[in-house]
Amino acid sequence: MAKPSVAVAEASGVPAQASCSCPCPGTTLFPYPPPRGASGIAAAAVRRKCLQAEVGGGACWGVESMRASSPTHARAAAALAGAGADEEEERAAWMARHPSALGKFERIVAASEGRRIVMFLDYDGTLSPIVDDPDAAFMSETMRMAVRSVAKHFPTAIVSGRCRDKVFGFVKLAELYYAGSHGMDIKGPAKASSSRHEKAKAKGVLFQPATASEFLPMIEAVHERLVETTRSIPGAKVENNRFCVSVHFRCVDEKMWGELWESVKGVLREYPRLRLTQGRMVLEVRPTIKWDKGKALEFLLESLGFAGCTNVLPVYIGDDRTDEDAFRALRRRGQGQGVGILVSKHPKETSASYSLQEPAEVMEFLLRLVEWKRLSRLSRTQ
Ligand SMILES: O=P(O)(O)OC[C@H]1O[C@H](O[C@H]2O[C@H](CO)[C@@H](O)[C@H](O)[C@H]2O)[C@H](O)[C@@H](O)[C@@H]1O
Repeated sequence: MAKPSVAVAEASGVPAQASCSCPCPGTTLFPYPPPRGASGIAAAAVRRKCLQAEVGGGACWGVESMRASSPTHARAAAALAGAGADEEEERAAWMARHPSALGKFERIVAASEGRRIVMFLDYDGTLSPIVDDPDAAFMSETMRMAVRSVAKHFPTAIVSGRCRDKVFGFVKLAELYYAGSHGMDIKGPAKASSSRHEKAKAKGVLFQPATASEFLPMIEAVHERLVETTRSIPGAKVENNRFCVSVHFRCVDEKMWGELWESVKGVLREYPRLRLTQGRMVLEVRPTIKWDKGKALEFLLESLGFAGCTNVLPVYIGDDRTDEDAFRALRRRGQGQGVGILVSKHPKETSASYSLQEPAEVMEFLLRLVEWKRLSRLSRTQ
């Protein structure tokens, strides 16, 4: 596979130290819980955009955006406010806009007629259930078998916020592409090789957009600083993901979220080359380079020889905010040129076209794809 030439620009977002230049209303926070219905989702979108434009805005999004990353918190608060019936309606409207990928399976495979499907899979919350301990997010053996079967028919990549080695340690399938650290560390499938030279080549990394010599020592240092400063906050967990660092607050008492946010922001002030984004109950520190899961998807398609091609149908399945970059990349390809599937039980602002509720449905979708492929091959040979 040829290594495509990819120019990596600096992210346009403000560094952690600058003041907020995003479209948020400064310290006038959106009400919490967020307004319901379409306007609520829209407000959440602005908030997310603001957050992704970095943490610059002082108290801007801090704790509130941390709450918004927890559907359970938002739902509990909405239930207290008596929003039950509204919620049903909202869910029905959302499902109409993002129908189940299982329900629309025939439509999805029909769109792949004459094209090569390339499969992109997020890990946490997509292949494995979300659990309190990030080190215990194991995928089931049946899920592993489903992914293995899919990869026999279609080029398949795992695109994760985790460090590449760690996500490989969970998935354990050498035949896949792996894009770790939110796509900043990409490696192709291991090839069987005999000589030492060949073995070294087979281990070769495809692409690392963030200069390793610059960012790896910086990430090491910031990881240490974050471990130190969050030590006094019970339940906080800092995870080194090689080109980025995750600060988990799933097990931190909500009363301490403000303190955690301030600690992280305080550390980041010393690192203008790093920025902060957010996932599911996790703050993510990463280089300011303009690279994300969407760019990783584009890079992998190009690497597979599909640059500018319409004879390919990328399918991306993910559950988190960081997967939205990939869904947007699919949308940019044009109508019908990609399939984005969000894994979520709750209505969420998303650029995905379809939805699945949980990893069990992801597995069902993968197995149906395999079966469809098997049957279509069979019918061609008859
Ligand atoms: O891109 P992904 O593969 O989805 O990785 C995103 C983050 O996933 C992990 O955290 C999430 O899953 C944990 C285990 O279920 C959960 O405890 C945590 O609250 C979630 O945010 C991973 O630990 C992070 O490093 C990844 O960035």
